[in-house]
Amino acid sequence: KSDKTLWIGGMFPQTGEWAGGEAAFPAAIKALNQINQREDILSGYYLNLSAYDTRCSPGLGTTILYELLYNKTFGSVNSSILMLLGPACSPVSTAVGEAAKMWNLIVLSYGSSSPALSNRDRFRTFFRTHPPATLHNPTRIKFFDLFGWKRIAILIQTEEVWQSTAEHLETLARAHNVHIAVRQLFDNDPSHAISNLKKDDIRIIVGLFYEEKARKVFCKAYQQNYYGESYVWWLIGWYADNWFMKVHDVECTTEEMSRAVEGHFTTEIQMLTDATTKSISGLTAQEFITDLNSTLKHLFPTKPIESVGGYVEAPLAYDATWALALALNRSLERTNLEEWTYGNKDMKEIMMEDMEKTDFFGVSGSVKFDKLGNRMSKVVVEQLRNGLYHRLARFDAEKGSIEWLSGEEPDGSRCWNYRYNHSSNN
Ligand SMILES: CC1(C)CO[C@@H](CC(=O)O)CN1
Repeated sequence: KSDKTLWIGGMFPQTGEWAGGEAAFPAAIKALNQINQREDILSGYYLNLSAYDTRCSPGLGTTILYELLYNKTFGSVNSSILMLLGPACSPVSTAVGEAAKMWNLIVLSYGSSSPALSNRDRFRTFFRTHPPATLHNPTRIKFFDLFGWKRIAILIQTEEVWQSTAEHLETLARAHNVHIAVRQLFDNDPSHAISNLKKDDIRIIVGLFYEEKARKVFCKAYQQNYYGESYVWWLIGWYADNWFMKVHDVECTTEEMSRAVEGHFTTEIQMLTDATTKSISGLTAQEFITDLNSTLKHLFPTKPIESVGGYVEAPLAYDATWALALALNRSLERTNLEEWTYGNKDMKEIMMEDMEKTDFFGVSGSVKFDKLGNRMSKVVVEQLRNGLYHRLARFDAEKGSIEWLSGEEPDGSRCWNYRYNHSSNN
């Protein structure tokens, strides 16, 4: 199409703490190509992406932001980017998201989970298709209510994402008369924290820590004999499936670790819908994944697909690109985006309103933002049984409803109900 070009910026980390851009970038490009084929979206325009690798570094991310704002001339109708797709990593979104509002630039992240980014005063123009880590909490509370668990502990690694998630959990717990009896923080060695949980005879623990610390927690729990049928652990569900078998950094054997972790529950945000209906792109979620898999095998021939950075979050990047294009499409009906400059507050307000109107079915499910710019998603609950994770239920935080998966509805018959009932004396 001999169309005029509209530009957006992009940030996709290829290395660093979390190289989520490895799979997210190809997913975003796929969406962009499909969007530019559509006559009914941004007709008369070609949407182009100026993408950079932030290496998951806040400093580099900020430098790239200024590069995009000041130095880049796009040689098109307009040398300003209309919006920013990304960043992925929370620390980069925190730096870039706070600065961007000074240029009235809307930032749409596909990979940031930090609860701090829900602060609308600091991140006025920030949206994300990746829900905050706090989205796990309503699911946890729902289960505590369901099984009459009144006395809970939280074991927290001292990292901002986990501490702010714990604060949110406590607020919710109070509203549901669930008593957070103990909050134990640890930096590197959880031994002391665990002996305190044992001393207080805590039976239900929410563990907020990264995978590497999770191994330390359960090896210490094993050594202190703080594990087994009388304890209910609630962990993060996005660790590697065999995380507790990688004993290179703990003193326990795989057999000891397996016994310590047996029976624990996890919560994880669902990032690819189970639905078989077509998404806004015309592809079903499975068609999208099949196509992405073949692209990633080509791009990373020596890497197993699951270990490509951001593989799980790729649907969020694909849907973020669609959300961005659809919002701009709505704005085109009300204003001439070719005249966009960073000082144009009126135009920014139009684009903000149009972003807030986002409501479509994507490959990651229904895509909508709440008033804080956060995406609402479903949360999947699993339990580890004989070393394998079993999906128990899916929780819809918006409706507050639990959908039990095939035959997992608790009826007091199965062993894991024993675990529930046994611990209900708290
Ligand atoms: C589920 C996870 C792994 C949480 O961290 C996100 C990255 C971040 O918040 O920095 C990516 N998705």
